[in-house]
Parts: sequence; C-alpha cells; structure tokens
Amino acid sequence: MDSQNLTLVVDGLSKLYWTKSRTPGGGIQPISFTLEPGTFFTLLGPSGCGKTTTLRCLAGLEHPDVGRLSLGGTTFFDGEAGDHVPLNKRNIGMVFQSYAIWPHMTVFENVAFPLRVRKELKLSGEEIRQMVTQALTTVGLAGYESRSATQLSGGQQQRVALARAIVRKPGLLLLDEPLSNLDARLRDEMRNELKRLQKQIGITTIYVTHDQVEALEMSDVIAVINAGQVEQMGSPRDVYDRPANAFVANFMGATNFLSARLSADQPADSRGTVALDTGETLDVWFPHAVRRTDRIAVSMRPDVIRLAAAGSDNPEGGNRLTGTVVSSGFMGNIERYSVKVGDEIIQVHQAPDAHFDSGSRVDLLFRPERTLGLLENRAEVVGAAA
Ligand SMILES: Nc1ncnc2c1ncn2[C@@H]1O[C@H](COP(=O)(O)OP(=O)(O)OP(=O)(O)O)[C@@H](O)[C@H]1O
Repeated sequence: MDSQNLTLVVDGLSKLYWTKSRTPGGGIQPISFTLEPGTFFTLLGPSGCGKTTTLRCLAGLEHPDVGRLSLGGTTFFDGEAGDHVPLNKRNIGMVFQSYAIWPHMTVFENVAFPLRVRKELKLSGEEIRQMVTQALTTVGLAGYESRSATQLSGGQQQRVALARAIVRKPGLLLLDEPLSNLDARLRDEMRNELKRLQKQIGITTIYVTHDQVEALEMSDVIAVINAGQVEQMGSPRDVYDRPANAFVANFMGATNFLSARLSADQPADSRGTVALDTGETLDVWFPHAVRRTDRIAVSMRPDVIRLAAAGSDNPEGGNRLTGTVVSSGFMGNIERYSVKVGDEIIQVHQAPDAHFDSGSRVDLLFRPERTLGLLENRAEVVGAAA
C-alpha cells in the first residue's frame, strides 16, 4: 500500500482553553514542525500536557487559535486567512485509545465503513472489496473478513482499527495512545508491529503517548511536551542523551539530580566544573548552553555510576562522591542501590558482580561525559521516571 508522500507543515499552531475566571486552563502553546513524508513523529508528555489537543487541531476536530497547517501544499488551517478545512475533507486516518470497532459489524464492514460513508468517492462494490482486502492484508488479517469484530482478540481488534484508518490511503495517520488498552505483553508486540507497518506503508504518522519507552522505540522524532510547551524536539537519541533541561532528562528515564552552581557561562557541547550545594565540585558535560546565573541540575542516570569500596584506587579518573549504602535490591540482571551522599539519596544500578551491604561506605564513580549539566527549569513538574 503506497503512501502519498506528503510533507506536513505545522507553523505556530496554538489552542488555549480559558477558565471561567479568564486564566489559561490548558491547551498547547504555539508549536511548529515540518515532517518529511514517512516520518514517525511522537508527541510525548505527562497527562494533561496538551498532546491530544495538538492532535485534535491537526485532525480538524478542534479549531486552533492561530497558526498554519498544510499537508502536501494543501492548506488545512490558516488562522490569518480564516481557512479551516473540516475533518471529513482532510483525508486523515485516525486510531484512538478506545478504538471503537463496531461490534454489530463484520471485520469487512468495519473496514469498509469509511469508504461507504463517503458517497462522493463513488466507489463500486468491487473497488471497495479490493481496498478492504488490501488494508486487511497489510495488517495481517486477510481471511478474517466475515468474522464478527467481537470474536477477535484485543490485538486483532487494534489491527482492524488500523486497517480502517488506512483503507482510504490517507495522507496522514494520527494515533492517540492506541495501545494503552492492551495488556503489557501484547502492547510490546504491537509496538514493533505498528512500527513495521508504518515503515512498510510509508505514511507520515503522529503518535501520542505518555510512555517514554514506547516513544524511544518507535519514533523518528519526539516532541517532549510539558504544560502546553514543547521542551525539546529531536531524535530519540537526542532527547535521551542530550536532554534540553532537567524536565526532559527526568521524563525520558530514571535519573539522579544534584543542584549545583556555575562559575562561568558554558557554551553548548562543552565541559566544565560545577559546585554542588555541599561545596564539592564535579566535572560535567553541558549538551546545551547555560549562563553563569542559571541554577543547574546535574543529572547522572543510575546505570552510569559504579560503586567501589570507599577510598579504592580509581585509575580511570573522573568524578567521585562518597556515601553510605542505605538499601539494595537484587533484580536479576542488576542490583539496585540507594546510597546516601550528604543529604541526597542517589540511585545506582549495576551488574550484581560485587555486593555492598547496607551501611557500607562506598565511592560513587562516574565519568564526566555521562554527568550532564542541565538547566534546572521545571524539574519539579516531572512525574514519569521511576
Ligand atoms: N475542551 C476543553 N475545554 C477546556 N479545557 C480543556 C479541553 N480539552 C482539554 N482541556 C485542558 O487542556 C489541557 C491539555 O489537555 P489534553 O487532552 O490535550 O492533554 P493530554 O496531554 O492529551 O493528556 P492525556 O494524556 O491525559 O490525554 C488539560 O489541562 C485539559 O484539562
């Protein structure tokens, strides 16, 4: 099934909701991005950050306040010119969390529905049959045409929803947490399956999720959103390895933070020294520029720290903090430690080769290039990393 190779341009699109007392009550601040055909783009962020609002604006279910939106050169929305193409004229495929397979219809009729309701397409019965068969083959459900939708498993129902979304060969596919109703194992399987299908069809896709693992695994580009604002847009590696700030670092996976101060401005991609509140100094990497006056959050992921008995030799050099093991837990492939350093508890994950009992004095050793100096910004808003 061929995609239509259309470039999506979103330029300063915004939609704010207002409370009765005329204060902002959610929505999305101006967002801009251009997607090359075939891109898998994910809107990632905590509940209520504005992901669904953005998707609804793209679909035409919501009227944005300002901005422009076009697909393959066709304008769908232009706030200044007053253009707003309605949902049914945009040829966009959608799958939502509650994928709403109609239980009284067969699989065939479910998938044929979007073709039948658009009388202006003037499709013959044979054309509809061919298009439905092609969509069902694409999602691996050829031969299921006459089954009742209720006789299918959750994963199969999800595929029917996907077949229904792509049967009209849309120019854009919008997926709003489509896997969240599936159990963990199936969700994992469907994640791979969905990504494979998306690449096979080659359709530009916008995916909404609050699950960072899902976003990392599936996306070409991720937009991390917090309270209606895009904090960072980039490849999975970019947002994970070079987070724009403490919010992004924390949202993309478990990490430790230590508050620190700078003695000089730091350009992007530089190495420098920070002073911790305890007076100790650390050698850190700054993926993005920060000013001397900024509050800095030093971020070290639990798996970049190595524990050694306090006072051990450290021929590799790098950062060293000393603390006391508070607790440990054997998790099979790793051992998880909580170590008290000053007033802070630092989490460490390491291979269970050596074991340190609670109460042991240990050194925490970590390399400067894995010790990130980030803008502290709104780290307190986070809630995802476990
Ligand atoms: N129709 C509406 N009227 C007023 N406020 C709204 C409306 N729709 C959404 N909001 C508010 O806008 C904010 C963003 O909502 P949105 O549904 O886009 O978030 P989300 O990131 O998709 O969240 P979730 O992951 O929980 O679905 C929320 O604070 C929400 O309460």
